[in-house]
Amino acid sequence: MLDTATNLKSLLKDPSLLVDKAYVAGEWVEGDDGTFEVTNPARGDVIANVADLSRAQIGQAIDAAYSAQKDWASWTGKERAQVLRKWFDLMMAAQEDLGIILTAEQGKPLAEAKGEIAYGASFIEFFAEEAKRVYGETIPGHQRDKRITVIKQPIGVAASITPWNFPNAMITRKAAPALAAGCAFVGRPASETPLSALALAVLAERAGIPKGVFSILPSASASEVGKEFCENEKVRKLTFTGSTPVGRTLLRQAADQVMKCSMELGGNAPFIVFDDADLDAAVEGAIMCKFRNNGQTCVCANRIYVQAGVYDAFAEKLKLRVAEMKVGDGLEEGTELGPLITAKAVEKVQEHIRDAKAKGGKVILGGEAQDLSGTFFAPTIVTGATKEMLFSTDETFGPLAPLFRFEDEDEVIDLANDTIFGLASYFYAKDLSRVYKVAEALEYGIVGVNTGIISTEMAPFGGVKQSGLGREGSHHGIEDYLEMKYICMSV
Ligand SMILES: NC(=O)C1=CN([C@@H]2O[C@H](COP(=O)(O)OP(=O)(O)OC[C@H]3O[C@@H](n4cnc5c(N)ncnc54)[C@H](OP(=O)(O)O)[C@@H]3O)[C@@H](O)[C@H]2O)C=CC1
Ligand SMILES: O=C(O)[C@H](O)CS(=O)(=O)O
Repeated sequence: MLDTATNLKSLLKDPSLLVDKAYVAGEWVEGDDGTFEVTNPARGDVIANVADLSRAQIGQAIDAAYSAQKDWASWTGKERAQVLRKWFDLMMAAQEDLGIILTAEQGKPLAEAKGEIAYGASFIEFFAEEAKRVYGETIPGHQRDKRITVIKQPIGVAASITPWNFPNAMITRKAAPALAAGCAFVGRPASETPLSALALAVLAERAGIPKGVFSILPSASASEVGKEFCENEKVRKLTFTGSTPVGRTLLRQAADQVMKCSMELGGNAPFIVFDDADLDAAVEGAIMCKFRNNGQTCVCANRIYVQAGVYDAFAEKLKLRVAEMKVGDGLEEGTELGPLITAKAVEKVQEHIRDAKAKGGKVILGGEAQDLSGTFFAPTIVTGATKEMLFSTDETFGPLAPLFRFEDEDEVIDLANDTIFGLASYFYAKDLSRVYKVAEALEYGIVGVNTGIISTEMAPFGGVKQSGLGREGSHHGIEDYLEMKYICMSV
């Protein structure tokens, strides 16, 4: 049973990974604004009281980053790669402990948390390699006495704001390319989940990342940190993962400095099952896509469209499989679905279910908060879903699977694209011409074909429309932390 920080430390092989101070310019410091509580969503117990940094302390971290970045950028890509590789090795060696800390503060089952640690570490491994491959180019002169070369240089200080649903991977997906490029990085983790970020800082220090180059800045007040990041002229890059409304706020604030921004925002993923799909595979894909992190990911299926001819069979198969899923404390063996992050998250799922029922939807499984301590909710399936219902336009961010019936390709493509979002989409089909037509017609940054899981460091993750700006992961991911310069020389 996990109820206190002492108890949490007792679960760790390396208790020094559990830190409640902030990591500012290479030093572990208290917060000038006191502390804020971190709770275990499975029980509601306070597991830590973490340093609450003031805006002045955020500014000190930025000053240190600005000073340290110049020297860090002078290292060769290979030298930076070696430090990043060490950080990767330390993370993987501590995978169990980092997973326990993550489950304790976020709630996801330990197996899934350990999976996130490997996923987060994969970005560090990948960009350690990319650090050695930041290439320029030469361009034929436009006049006989002119020579043109193009070089790429680190943008400078990168500031990061990240959400609670992937407390490790959302930070490394930003910090890895930033550090590989020669930038300095100041990261503000979500107030619900700072412990995973601080554990990353412990390992970054051990890996030899120089003081000031990497700081983790916990705080209770998100908006004040956002304003400092956007208004401080020493910050040249803002990278944010979170909801679209907050992304809009940050873009407005960053506009005053014309600051380069990367935005990984909200989604509303369609998951389409055609009548030529392998139904069993589609059911397994829907479960992984819908219930990963208990539905609390921006790429989770939010709308499940099933072609009329296979609708009833798919609904029955899905119901039988979901009914077997075990809800419980993420630290308990066999748990597949942990708690939601807060009571507010539970209320949103309940609101979407009430709305659907009021508009003719039918709950064929679940529908109630689970009778356990903490913020648990039973995995739920609603049939008879229609575009008039809230989940058609609003991201549920919970274990609710609404099933929509459709007749043909053109109809479902129009339905799938009828949203302001454009992050991830999925469909199951076998016919090759259908696969090409539908994949090209879906207005999303990511299309999963006959798979419900698309997350990898190898691919350029990101959205179109109001799901974001820029890409994270793949060799494209480092470009967001580089400035391109050309040198025109008269010879
Ligand atoms: N595209 C993607 O990759 C992802 C998108 N999301 C989206 O985010 C939402 C769920 O995550 P959630 O954490 O609730 O999203 P929020 O946007 O509310 O919070 C994200 C982060 O932003 C901080 N924040 C909130 N308001 C401000 C502000 N005014 N200025 C600066 N920072 C601020 C939060 O701090 P604090 O928590 O302390 O308030 C948190 O660290 C969903 O809509 C989901 O789709 C989530 C993850 C990934
Ligand atoms: O925060 C999220 O939802 C992640 O971006 C989804 S993923 O990267 O794990 O696919």
